[in-house]
Amino acid sequence: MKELEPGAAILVIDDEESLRNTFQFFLQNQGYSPVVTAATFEEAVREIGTRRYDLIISDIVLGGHTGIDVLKRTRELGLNCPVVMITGYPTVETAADAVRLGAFDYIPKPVDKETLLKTARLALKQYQLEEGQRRAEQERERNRAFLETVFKSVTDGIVTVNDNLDIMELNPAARLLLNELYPGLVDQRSIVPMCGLHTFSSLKKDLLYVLKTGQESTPTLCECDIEGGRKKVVSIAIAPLKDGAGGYEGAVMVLRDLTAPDPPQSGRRKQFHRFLGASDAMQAAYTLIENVGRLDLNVLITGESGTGKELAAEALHQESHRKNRPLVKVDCTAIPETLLESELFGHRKGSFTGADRDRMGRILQADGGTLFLDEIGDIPPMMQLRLLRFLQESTFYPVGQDMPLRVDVRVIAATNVNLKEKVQAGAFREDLYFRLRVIDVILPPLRERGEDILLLAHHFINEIAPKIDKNISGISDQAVQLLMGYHWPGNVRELKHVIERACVLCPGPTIATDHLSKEISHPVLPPVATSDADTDEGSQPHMAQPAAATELTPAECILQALQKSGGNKAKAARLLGIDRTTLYRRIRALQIDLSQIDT
Ligand SMILES: Nc1ncnc2c1ncn2[C@@H]1O[C@H](COP(=O)(O)OP(=O)(O)OP(=O)(O)O)[C@@H](O)[C@H]1O
Repeated sequence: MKELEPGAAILVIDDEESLRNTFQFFLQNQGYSPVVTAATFEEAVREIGTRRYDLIISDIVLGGHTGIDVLKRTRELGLNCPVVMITGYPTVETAADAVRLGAFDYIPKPVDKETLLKTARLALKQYQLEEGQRRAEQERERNRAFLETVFKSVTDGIVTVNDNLDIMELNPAARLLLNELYPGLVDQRSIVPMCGLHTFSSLKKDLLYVLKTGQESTPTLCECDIEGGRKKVVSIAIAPLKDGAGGYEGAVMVLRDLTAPDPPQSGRRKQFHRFLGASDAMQAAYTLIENVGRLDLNVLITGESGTGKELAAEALHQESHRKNRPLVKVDCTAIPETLLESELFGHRKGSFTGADRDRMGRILQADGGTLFLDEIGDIPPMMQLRLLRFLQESTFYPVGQDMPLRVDVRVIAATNVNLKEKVQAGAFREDLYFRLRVIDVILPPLRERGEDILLLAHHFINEIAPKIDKNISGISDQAVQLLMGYHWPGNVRELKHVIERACVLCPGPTIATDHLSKEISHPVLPPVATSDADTDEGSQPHMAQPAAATELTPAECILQALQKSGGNKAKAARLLGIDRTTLYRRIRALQIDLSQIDT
C-alpha cells in the first residue's frame, strides 16, 4: 500500500554512494518528492539552509562528523523536521543517545526497506501533526505580534498595573510621557509615587476603584508642570485588564497628551543629528525619523549608496528610548560569509576549528539597544533564516550552544538594493523582508535635493580646508553650475570626495572648474531611454547603473531628451529618469537654450 505524503521533501545523508542512491530510488518510488542526497556534513548543511525538508535521514557516521552534528545544526537553524539516524550495530548506543538528543528514531544497518518506510511514514505523520500545532501557535504569535505592534506604535501611552499598583507593561509612548510627568518613575516600576503628586490626587482612588469593582473609571484631565517651566495636560482613563477567562488581573491606564502642540518651527532645519540639508525631501526625512525613532519597531532604511543610511540609523537610535544603550553596527558585506554567523550570534569555545574561546556576538552586545545591519540585501540564505528566527522569537543560539539566549534588541537594517525585487526574484526571504520592514525610511538621492548640494559643498570646504592649511572661501559660478548639473551617482559621499580633491588642488581662495574631476566637468550620463516603457514608474532608471553610457555632456543629454519628447518637459524628465523639478534646475544651472529644440 502506498501512502503518499504529497510534497514531503526528504534529505538523505550518507557518505556511501550506493546507499544514498538506493534510499533515494526507493523513497522516490514510494512517491516522496523531492528526495535529495548529500554525501558530507557540509553538503547537508548547505542543503538544509537552502530549502525546507520534512524529513532528514542521516547516517550516524559521516567522515569527521556525525549524524548528531546534523541534528544539532538542524535545531540551531530553528528547524523542527524529524531526523532519523541510520546506524551500524556497533554504534547502537550512540544512536540511542541521538534519540535522547532529539532524533526521531534510529534504524540499524542493514536497513530493511519496510522498516525504513514505516519509520519515514511515522516521522512524517507526527511532523505533520506537530506542524499543524506549530502553525496554530504561529498564528497566535502573529496575532500577538500584531497587537504588540499596535501597543508599541499607538501615540497614546498605555500602562498596565497589578493589584499592588506595580507597573507590569508600558508602551514607548507611555515611557516618554511618564518620563516627562515624573522623571524616574518608570525605573521604580510602580505607579504609587505618581499618585502622591497633588496633580494626580484622584489617580490612586480611581485605580483602586477599577481594581475592586472591575468597572471603568471616569476619565480625568490633569494639568501638570514639567521641566523647563512648561505645562502638560493629560487625560487618564482606567479600565480593568481582562484575563480572557471572564476575570481581570489588574488595570490598564490610557494616557493621552492633550497639550496644545508647540507653534510650528520657524524656518526649516538645515541640520538634524549628523545630517545636513534644508531641502523639502530632507525635511520630510527628518520628521519621519523623529516620529519613527521613538516607536520601538524594526525599520528598513533604503537609499542609494552614500545617501546617509548610516546617519539615519544613528539618528533613529538617538531619537529612541534606547539612546543611552549601545548602537551596534554590522556591515553584513564586510564580513566573510563563513564568519557572519559567529559575528552576529557569537560562538562557544571549540564549536569550530579556530574557535579557541567563547565569543560574544553582536546581537548580545546590542542587548537593550539597537542593532544596525547594513547591506542586509546581501546576506546568504542560511543567515536570512537564522535572522528570521531571531526576529520572530527574540532568542538565538550562539554557534555550538544548545541553550537559547533572550535579548531585547531593536533591529534597524539598511540596503541600497531593491529588496522587493530581490524577494520577487527569490533571492531574499519574503517573511524576513516583512519582519525587517515594519516601517521604512527612504532617503532621497542627492540629485533630487538641489539646494543641498551647495549647502553640503560649503560645509565640506569649511571642514576640510583648515585641516590642510588652506584658506578657501568660495566656489566660482561656473564650478557651481557643474556641481548643480551633475547627477551624483555616489551621492553625498561622492560630493565629499569631490570637495576634498578640489580643496587639495585649489591654490587660492576659490574652487574653480579646473579643480573638479573629469566626471564632473565632462560627466558621462545614463543614456536617454528610448520610450516611456523604459522608464515605468517603479523602475527608477537613475538608480540603476547605466547599461551603456554615452559620452554626451549633461546639457547634450537634456537637449536630446527634450528633442525626443517634442519639448514636453515631464516626458523628457521621465526619459532621463529624473523628476521634473530636477530637470528645471539643471536647465537653469546649465543655462540650456531651449529655443534650439524643434517642437
Ligand atoms: N545629509 C548628509 N549630511 C552630511 N553628511 C552626509 C549626509 N549624507 C551622507 N553624509 C556623509 O556621506 C558619507 C556616506 O554616508 P553613509 O555611510 O551614511 O551613507 P550610506 O547610505 O550608508 O552609504 P552606503 O550604502 O554606501 O553604505 C558619510 O561620510 C556621511 O557622513
